[in-house]
Amino acid sequence: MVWFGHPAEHERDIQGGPGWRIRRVGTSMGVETDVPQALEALRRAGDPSRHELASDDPLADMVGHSPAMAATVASLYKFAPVELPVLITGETGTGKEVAAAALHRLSARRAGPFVPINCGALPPNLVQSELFGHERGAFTGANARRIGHIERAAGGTVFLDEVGDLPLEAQTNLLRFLQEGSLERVGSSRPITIDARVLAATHVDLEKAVDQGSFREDLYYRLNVLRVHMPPLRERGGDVDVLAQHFLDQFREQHCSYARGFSSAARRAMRSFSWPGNVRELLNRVQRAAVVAEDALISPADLDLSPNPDPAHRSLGLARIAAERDAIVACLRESQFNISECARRLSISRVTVYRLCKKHQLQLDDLR
Ligand SMILES: Nc1ncnc2c1ncn2[C@@H]1O[C@H](COP(=O)(O)OP(=O)(O)OP(=O)(O)O)[C@@H](O)[C@H]1O
Repeated sequence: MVWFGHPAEHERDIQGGPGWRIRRVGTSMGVETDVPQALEALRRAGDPSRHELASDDPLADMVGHSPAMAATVASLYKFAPVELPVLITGETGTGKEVAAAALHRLSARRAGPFVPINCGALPPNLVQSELFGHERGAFTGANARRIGHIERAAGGTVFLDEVGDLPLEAQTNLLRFLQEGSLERVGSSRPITIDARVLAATHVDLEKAVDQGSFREDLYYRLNVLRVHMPPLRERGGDVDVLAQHFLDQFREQHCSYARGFSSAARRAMRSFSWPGNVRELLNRVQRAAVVAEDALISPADLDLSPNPDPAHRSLGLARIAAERDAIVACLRESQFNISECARRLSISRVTVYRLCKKHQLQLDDLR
């Protein structure tokens, strides 16, 4: 991963969005630029402020430098030093846990523990005890005191994946921890102060969960102060190629494979695929392809992808839906997210813009 300037010192900054701009922090002026071209120019010029991340790089696990990912990485650098919760949103498999680990490693807490918890996988009757711990004798079977995950993260960071799956009672205790920095183990009424930063992730719409009464509104506002959006793989352009080669190289470090790279048909197929399972799906398909490939170049068939990803071969219905979504996203960006302006440009009503955003699950905050 290559980055501009020295983000740790905030010497330079990047702002995402249409018509990419680079600006020096401390100035309000930005320079319109094409990010990949600017990266190349910095590389050629040997700019001493260019920060090429080495193997001890906090972002080593986060491969890709598409504009969509650069915007995400810029947020990670900005949010890492701030001792506030961060809510990481994005479809399944987009790398929310990878981003949480990067936030931890970029923060002053990097020497402390990073404790990831999948809230959706906790047995409902044990959620409180798993998160907050319990005292001996707190319930049948509690034969000894148990330290909860949040307490284990003392001095570091706790990452609550699928936070929307927490039962309401655990949400109340989490809110209290976020507000007061203290928790009570199950079976104890003595609050203990724990210094742990909370990062949370969700792939469901928490606002909807708040409307439906399954997620506390006050907790939502507490978690949603800083927000990082992981873009879906289909919006990351050439990152698909880079990630695929990275996963193949990684596979070959431990296993034998005839495959060294990808045929151009395979690259085309990967670029056109919609990747509903995102990076995780790409990883799985590349690993499978590396096993079955009988050639140095992986083919679309090895990846179990259609060799003819020409958009014309999509059903007309799917093509229409994709075109409608692309048009609305592009227009929102061109209109600087001004709904009235977007409606005017598309010759539709403001209500229709809102309806289309809802239909395509577009979150304005995330697009920004
Ligand atoms: N940018 C990336 N570079 C390299 N590997 C990545 C990247 N993003 C994700 N991965 C890999 O993809 C897989 C899925 O990532 P991760 O578990 O972080 O996704 P997630 O969004 O948290 O998924 P879920 O919503 O299912 O919890 C992991 O194996 C991870 O290492």
